[in-house]
Amino acid sequence: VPEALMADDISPLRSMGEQMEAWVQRGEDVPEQVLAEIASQGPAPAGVPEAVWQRALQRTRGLVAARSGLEAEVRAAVAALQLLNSDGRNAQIQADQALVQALLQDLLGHAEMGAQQARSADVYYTQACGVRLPPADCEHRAWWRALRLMWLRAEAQGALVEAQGLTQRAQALAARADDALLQAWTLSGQAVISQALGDADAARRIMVQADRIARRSDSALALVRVRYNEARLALMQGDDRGGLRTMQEALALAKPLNSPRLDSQVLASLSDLLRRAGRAREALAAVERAYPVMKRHNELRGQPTLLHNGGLARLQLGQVAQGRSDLEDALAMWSDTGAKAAMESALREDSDALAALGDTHAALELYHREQALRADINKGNREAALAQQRERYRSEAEKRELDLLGRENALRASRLQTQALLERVWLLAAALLLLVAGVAVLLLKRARDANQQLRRSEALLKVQSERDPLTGLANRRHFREVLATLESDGGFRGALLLLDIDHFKRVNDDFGHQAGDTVLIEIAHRLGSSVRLNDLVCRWGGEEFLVYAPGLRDEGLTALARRMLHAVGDQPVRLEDGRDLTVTTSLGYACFPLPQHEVNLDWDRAVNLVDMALYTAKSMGRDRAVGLQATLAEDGDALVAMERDFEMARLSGEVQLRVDPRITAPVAAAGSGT
Ligand SMILES: Nc1nc2c(ncn2[C@@H]2O[C@H](COP(=O)(O)OP(=O)(O)OP(=O)(O)O)[C@@H](O)[C@H]2O)c(=O)[nH]1
Repeated sequence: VPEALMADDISPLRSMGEQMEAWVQRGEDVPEQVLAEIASQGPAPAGVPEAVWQRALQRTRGLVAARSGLEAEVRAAVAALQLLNSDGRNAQIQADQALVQALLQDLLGHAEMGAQQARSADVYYTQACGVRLPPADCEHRAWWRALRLMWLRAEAQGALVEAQGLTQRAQALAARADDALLQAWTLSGQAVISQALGDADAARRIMVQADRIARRSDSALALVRVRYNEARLALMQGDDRGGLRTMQEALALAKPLNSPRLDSQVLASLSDLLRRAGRAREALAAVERAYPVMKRHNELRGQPTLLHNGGLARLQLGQVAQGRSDLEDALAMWSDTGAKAAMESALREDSDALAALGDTHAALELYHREQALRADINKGNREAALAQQRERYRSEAEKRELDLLGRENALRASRLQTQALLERVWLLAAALLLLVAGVAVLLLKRARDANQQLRRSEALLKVQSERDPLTGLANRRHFREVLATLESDGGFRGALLLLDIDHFKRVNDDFGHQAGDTVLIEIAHRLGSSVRLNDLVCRWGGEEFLVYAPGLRDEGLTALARRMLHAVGDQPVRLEDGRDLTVTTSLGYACFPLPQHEVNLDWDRAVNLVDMALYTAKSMGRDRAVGLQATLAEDGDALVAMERDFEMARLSGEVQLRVDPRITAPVAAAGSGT
């Protein structure tokens, strides 16, 4: 819709609409003349877009031609509209085409085909013009005509609720367009439908409203339409006389309009009312006035009704042959157009009329035709119902199948969803498990590392606590521990050798503390190499070493003592600065329990005794071993006394010693006695 058409100034479009409507109305009576006028039109008047103008012209041309059954002209108009619809997507043009064809089919008596076309026009108009606010170039009258065809068809088929709904839509459309004629026309039609639905109050109320609108408008046509429907309403309410009177009023109101076509429509109804009222002559006159008009305009829908009314009137007037012929013609026409319902009721009336004339044979024949037709209609209805049912069943089955399919799909989807969810849960669980396992492994590794570290520290601590850091020998503490475990109830057993490096202080003094350390380390190494595997060498003090040699006694023990003297003294110690330094050691030793009385001693007393022997070795000139061979002491106290004055004990012979100086020359003889 061009924007300009939405603006305020829509008066050129309005007047164009009115001009088109005037042509449609005049076309009812003089179609050729109007068609010629339309064909001679030039370009669009000011304010109207050319496309809108051309479309309106072709639509009007189509409507006029359709209303007079000018099929070739209708086809030409439809084709012209098609040309205007260049992209094939203009819904208004498609609607116009459908409407033109709907009107033609309706006129030719093909009511259902006409209604179908009207329905399709309605769909297109809805699409093009919207439901709430039609654009200014939307021709409401065209849309309204489609709705009217639809409601008339629904009404004829007894679908009254549907018909009512359609009149309501048509009424809303007319009201929105502020079109008094169409409002009055629609409302009066709606009143008739309300009456048919059994709502007499509503029918009256609506008819009053229609009448008011028609009176207020300056449209004579509106008054005719309302009066016409008022007459129908009166008849339905059983007021035949009122109906007849009102229909005559309608005819009178139509007179100044000077439209034979409009007159013919009123006359068709009037002829029926007059005949029923027994006024056959007037009825026939009405038919004779209306019939040529309908014939000229190819109104195949109205003609048989008129012929039928006329025929019955003639029978009443005694013009039997002509009457019969008219009735036959009407039946043939209905038969041609397939208007079975109209034909059925006509056959009944015709049969009754002939029976009244005494022609029972003909009456019976018509009766049989009516029966056959009714059977045919019923059969058709049954088939239609069956088809409808089948269609419903099919669509329901389809729906069920679709439903099932949908459910199956939903089930499958939810199953897939569940599966995916499960997979995710499993994955998560696995990831969690892996994480936990990883953490556990990490923790375990850490614990193991910590444990190892601890064990290493422990081992180091143990070593540190057991070893002398300088020499790597067992320290005094460890030695004590070992000897304490060996001590049995019978006292300490085994050999002890105590060594003290001679004049060690001088080493430190003359060569430095570092040299002293080197000497200590080297001596420790030499002592360790001199003993047996299961002997224990310990750094007892600064330059003192204590050796425990289990199970060694007599000569074996003396040999060890001497080996040690040589190990220390025979080879000089090489200092870090390359100088060689000769050191010697003194040594005291003994094997416990001491002979002869073998008095039980604990181990530190044993060490004290060995220390005495060492002291003796020092005092005798150093670089020698002094062994405690035997003692006369009989008990512990005697031993304590001996310890207290060892020198005395030695000299008195209470203790026997063996002295072995280190022999620097090749060993010739062992020991030198006491
Ligand atoms: N370099 C060094 N010297 C030490 C160590 N422990 C003790 N000493 C020293 O050893 C010396 C021991 O001297 P003393 O007890 O007088 O005895 P000595 O000089 O060996 O004389 P005698 O034993 O009588 O032959 C002291 O000077 C201590 O300082 C040590 O680990 N390293």
